[in-house]
Amino acid sequence: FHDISLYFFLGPDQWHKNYPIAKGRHQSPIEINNKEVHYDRSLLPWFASYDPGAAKTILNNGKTCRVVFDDSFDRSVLRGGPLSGVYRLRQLHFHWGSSDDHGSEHVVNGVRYAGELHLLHWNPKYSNYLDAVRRADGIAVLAIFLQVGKTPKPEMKRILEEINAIKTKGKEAPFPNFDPSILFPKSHDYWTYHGSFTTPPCEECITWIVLREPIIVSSDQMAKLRSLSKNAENEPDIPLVDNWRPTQPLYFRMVSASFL
Ligand SMILES: NS(=O)(=O)c1ccc(C(=O)NCc2cc(F)ccc2F)cc1
Ligand SMILES: [Zn+2]
Repeated sequence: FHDISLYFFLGPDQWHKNYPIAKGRHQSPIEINNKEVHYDRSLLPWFASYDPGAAKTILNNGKTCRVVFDDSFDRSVLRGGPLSGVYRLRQLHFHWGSSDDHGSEHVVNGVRYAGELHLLHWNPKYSNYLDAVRRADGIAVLAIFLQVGKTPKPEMKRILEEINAIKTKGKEAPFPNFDPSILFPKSHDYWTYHGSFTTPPCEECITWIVLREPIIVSSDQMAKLRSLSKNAENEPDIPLVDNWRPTQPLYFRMVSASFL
């Protein structure tokens, strides 16, 4: 099938049948273990310069909740860190579990977070997104862990308020004037490594920038994400939960840290 949402139905261990790269040597997500991480003091800080006017719509595509941005020019960009040049913000989306004790894709020293926010950027030195996904330096994803706590980040409210408008697969709503950098944690400390999409086609085109500091969300906010459905409006309800891929082998990759 080319309806990728069926792949979570099939289970990640079946993806390689249609996408052999799913068994590749640079797959994501991974477990980040302190004992295998190398502090790289040459790593630069990363910077996001986002234009709130680039935000367009929020949608439920049956496998996640996604906010889409205008990426027709260098309007909202990520630069610095491990990256050379600017990368254009194209979309952000989430991964979450069926309960607060799991849901993130990356795992840090055995710790699973309740969820993970991915901000996806592509390298405009390639002619378009589809071309960039075929290149090792084509994509950069900024990953931010969602941790359940008592004092949730008020900036998450805007996204979660829209959830009611996109309950079922295929639903989309306007989402104007939104600067996703308001979601960033205080610290910009990060780990970085070369990996892949965590869903089919699992292309190994991503420079991952995983922030060490999680953002705090409430249990109610996580429950809001879990109120989304995988199915379309007139179909039996299937809760959209556990849209995370298990961690993949690191093989001969190095995970670099921007902090000691
Ligand atoms: N979770 S993640 O951040 O790793 C991730 C980000 C984006 C995509 C994606 O764009 N899929 C669709 C897609 C992929 C292609 F490779 C080509 C086209 C296309 F629409 C998949 C996974
Ligand atoms: Zn993702």
